[in-house]
Amino acid sequence: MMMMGDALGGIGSSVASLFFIWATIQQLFPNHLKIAIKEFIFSSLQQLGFAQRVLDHFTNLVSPYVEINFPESDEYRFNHAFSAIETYLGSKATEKSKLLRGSQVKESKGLVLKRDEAKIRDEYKGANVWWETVTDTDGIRSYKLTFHNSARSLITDSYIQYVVEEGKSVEAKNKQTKLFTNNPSSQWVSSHNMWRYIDFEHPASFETLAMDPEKKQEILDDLVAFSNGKEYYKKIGKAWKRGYLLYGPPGTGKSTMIAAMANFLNYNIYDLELTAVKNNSELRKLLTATSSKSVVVIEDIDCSVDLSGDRIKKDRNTAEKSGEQGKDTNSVTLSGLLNFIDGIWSACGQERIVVFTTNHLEKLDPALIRRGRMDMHIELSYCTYGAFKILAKNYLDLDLNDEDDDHPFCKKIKSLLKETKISPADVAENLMARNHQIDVVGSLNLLVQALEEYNYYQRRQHDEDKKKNKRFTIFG
Ligand SMILES: Nc1ncnc2c1ncn2[C@@H]1O[C@H](COP(=O)(O)OP(=O)(O)OP(=O)(O)O)[C@@H](O)[C@H]1O
Ligand SMILES: [Mg+2]
Repeated sequence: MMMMGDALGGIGSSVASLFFIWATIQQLFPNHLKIAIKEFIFSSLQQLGFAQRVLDHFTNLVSPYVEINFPESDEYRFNHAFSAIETYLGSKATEKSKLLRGSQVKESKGLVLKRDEAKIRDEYKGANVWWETVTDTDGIRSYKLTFHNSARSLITDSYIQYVVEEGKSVEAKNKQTKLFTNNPSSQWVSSHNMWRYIDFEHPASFETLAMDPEKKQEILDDLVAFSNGKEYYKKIGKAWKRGYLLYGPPGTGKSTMIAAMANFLNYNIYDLELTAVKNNSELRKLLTATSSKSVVVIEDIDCSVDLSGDRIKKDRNTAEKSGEQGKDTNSVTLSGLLNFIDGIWSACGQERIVVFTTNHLEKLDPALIRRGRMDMHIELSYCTYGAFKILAKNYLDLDLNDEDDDHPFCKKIKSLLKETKISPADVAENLMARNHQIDVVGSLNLLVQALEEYNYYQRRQHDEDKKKNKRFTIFG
C-alpha cells in the first residue's frame, strides 16, 4: 500500500509540474511561438525516450510482477546459467507439449525430445513462474523470468539455483564426451587451441571389462563416491580430485579401463602427450585450460618423460647448486608434475581424475606413486579364469556359471590359465568371430591351442633362465 501511495504521489507531482509549465507558456507566448515550443518539447522528450521511460516506470510501480533477465553472454563471456536454463526448460517436455525439438547429441544415446515453446510456465513450491525467450537489438538472446512479487524470496533464493543445478545435471547426463589431445606449443594462439578434440565414442564399459569382479566393484564404488563427493571434499578441505595408477603388462586393459571410467562418469578425457610439452610452464598452462568433470591421462608415464629415481636426484642436485627448487625451464620435471597432482595448482578445476598408466611399476619414482598422490593403485593382470568368463560372454555370448566349471573344456582352460601368462587382449583375439559368425567350439579350440603354445614357450624360457642362473652361481 505504501509503495502504491508513493507511486501515485510521484506521478501526481510530475503531472502537476508539467501542467504548470504548460499554463505559463500559454500565458506568456504568442500562438506561433507556443506551437514551436510545444513541438520542440515533444520531439525532445521523444528523443530522450522520456515518454517510454515514464510509461515503464508507471507500469513497473503498478505491476505486481518481477522480471529477471538471463542473457546468453555477459561482458563478452558465455553465461553458463543461460545454457543450464535452456536445458532445464527443454527437459520439461510433457505429454501436453505441442511444440517439440528433437536432437541427438551422442550417437550411443537415443533421440531426445525437448520442449520448444517461446513461453513456458513452470511451478515451484506453489508459485507460478513464466519463462520467455527474448532477443535484444544486438541479437543477444535472453531468458526472461517473470514471477509475482510475493514469491520474490522463494524464486531468488532457491528456485533459480534449483533450475541452474537441475539443468547442469541434465547437461552432464546427455553431454557428448570429448577426447582432447594437446597441440605442440608452437601451434598455440590462445587457450582455445592448446587442445584439439574429437567426439569420444569408445564403447568400453565396466560390464565388458574382464577383471576380477570384486576388484571391479571396488573401483566402481570408488568412482561413485568420488563423483558424489562434492560436500565431503569441501568438508575435509581437499581439492576435489582423485588419482589412479593403472599398471600391468601390455594388453591387460589399462587404456580400456580409462575409456570405461570416462563413459561411466560421462567425463571428458584429456590425453596428455607429455613428450610434446616443453617445460613446467607449458604443463601448467595446459592443465589450467582443462575443464572440470574430466579425466586427465598420462599414458606410459615411465616412457613419456624421464621421471625415474635418477631424474629426481638430478633435479635435486641442480636445484641445490642453483639454490632454487625445481628450476628447470627446458623440460617437464618430476617436481613440476607433482605440483599439479597435489600442489597448489591441483586445485584449479574441480571434479577431476588423474590417471597414470605404466607397464613397469618398478621404474617409477616412489615420490610419484606414494599414496595420497595416486589414491588408488590398480593392477591389471594377465587373464584369470574369472576374466575369461567375461570375455566368453562378450565375444561368444556364452554365459558360464559355476556349474559349467566342471565341463571338460572349462576345466582345461582353467588349469591352463593358472599356469600361463596370457593377456586378455590375446585371449580376446582368439575368441573373436571370423566373418562375424560366432563359433563357440571353434573359438575355444583356438584358445586352448594358443594357451598350450604360450605355456610351452614360457616353460622352456623358465628352464633356460634357471640354467643361466645356475651357471652364474657356479662361476660367480
Ligand atoms: N581386461 C580387459 N577386458 C576386456 N578387454 C580387454 C581387456 N584387456 C584387453 N582387452 C582388449 O585388448 C585390447 C587392448 O587392450 P588395452 O589397450 O586396454 O591394453 P593396455 O593395458 O592399455 O595395453 P598397453 O600397455 O599396451 O597400452 C582392447 O582393445 C580390448 O579389446
Ligand atoms: Mg594402453
